[in-house]
Amino acid sequence: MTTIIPSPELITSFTEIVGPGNALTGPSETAPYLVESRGLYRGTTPLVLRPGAVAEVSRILQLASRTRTAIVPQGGNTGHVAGQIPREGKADVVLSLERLNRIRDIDPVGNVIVADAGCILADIQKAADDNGRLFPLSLGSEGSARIGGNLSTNAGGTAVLAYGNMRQLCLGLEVVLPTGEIWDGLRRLKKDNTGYDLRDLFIGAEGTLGVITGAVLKLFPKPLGHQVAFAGLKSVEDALALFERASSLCGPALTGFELMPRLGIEFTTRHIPGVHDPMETSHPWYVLIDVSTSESAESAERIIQNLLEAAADDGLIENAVIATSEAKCKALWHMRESMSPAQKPEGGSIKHDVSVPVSSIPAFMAEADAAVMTAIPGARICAFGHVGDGNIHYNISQPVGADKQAFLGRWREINAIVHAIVLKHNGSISAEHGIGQLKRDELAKIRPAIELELMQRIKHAFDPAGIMNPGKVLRED
Ligand SMILES: O=C(O)CC[C@@H](O)C(=O)O
Ligand SMILES: [Zn+2]
Repeated sequence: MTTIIPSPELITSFTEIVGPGNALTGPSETAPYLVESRGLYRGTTPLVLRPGAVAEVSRILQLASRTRTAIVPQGGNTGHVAGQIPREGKADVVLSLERLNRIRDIDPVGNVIVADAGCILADIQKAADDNGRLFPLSLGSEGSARIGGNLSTNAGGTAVLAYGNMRQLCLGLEVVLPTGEIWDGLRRLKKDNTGYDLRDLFIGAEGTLGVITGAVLKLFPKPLGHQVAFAGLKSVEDALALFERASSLCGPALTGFELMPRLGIEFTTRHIPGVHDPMETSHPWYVLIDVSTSESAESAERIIQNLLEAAADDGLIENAVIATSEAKCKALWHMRESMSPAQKPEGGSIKHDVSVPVSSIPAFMAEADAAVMTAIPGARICAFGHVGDGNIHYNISQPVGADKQAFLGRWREINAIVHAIVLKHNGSISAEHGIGQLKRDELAKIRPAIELELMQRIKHAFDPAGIMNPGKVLRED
């Protein structure tokens, strides 16, 4: 699609839909919508629209498709791959969902919550909790991420092991199509085999097929027992052996199993206020084990005790602590969730969000470490993450004293090295953050031609004018 700069008349027409207070044009007003947290992408826009009703989204898209105006949907702007950022040097209009933030209904019998796409994830969690239920999606940015973005990227996070990712947590969607038509797919059914699953096409599509405006999300019983342990280990192999043990001994009670390296503990304790190393001893690797049960608080305690005793007997752990209160559980999780922000003060960090089959993690890590250290001697590898899902954030901090920009300039080169090893192990180059702009060209290289062709045909069927988030996920034709 060619870029059309909206004329003053067109900007006026868009403005009339949302009202002048919700059509932002000045550089200082639009600036927060144009950069992402990693600072890798900076977009341009003539206009940010903040509709307050689904009907307004519909009118915006009608006008956009008539005038061939590119639209970039944006939620909390917490995405890691710049899918939510308008293209640089183009005139994409940003459509912020932030004012569509109403919880429409909670049904504790049917175990669902129906909400606008602009609801903040933490508000959904709180609403569920207030009604004696759990909404399990949990991520570091949950205080600002919005569920439309979580759906559009099929967000994962720390509870996927037990509850699945956003795709598994969604029963129905409401979507405004590029034509402005509203698809009401807000079904609450666990069973519905009536034709193609349109919902699953929009989840993970990163706003390239339409704008998600509402969703039916699944709720779960609130666990009665909850316990967190933190164990120090000598190797990634032992972490995997411990995971196998934990899966058998804890069964469905195992709700989190996260890996952290010693370097990550050093970064968090150095830079994140209030984070302390819970152990006096130091270990090459750590795992955080989260157990939740529908029985008593003691049952979670017992399960985790049994696991740690069995693991110690087998020599799988060097040391371990069990949280003595819910506040201590939160503190351990806070340390884990601070891994990413704690890397920032250490200079540049080249990131990878990869997955491999769980049993291949040790081999992948060993090969990637060797290749990265050859390419960048002195690199500080801080690989952590959702090891139980096979998802590692294989992040690399710059060597001490290195030039940040020169280091970051090697981003693509290092990605190519690490991703080649991921692919050799039949893994994925984007486990939970999506493709956006960052991995678009790489996707085009790694997916078979037939898959890319099918994706292009789907895109064309939904959005023949190419106005929906162009240049994201797929190359523009
Ligand atoms: O910054 C990262 O690489 C990962 C962020 C996030 O997905 C996490 O698991 O902490
Ligand atoms: Zn993650």
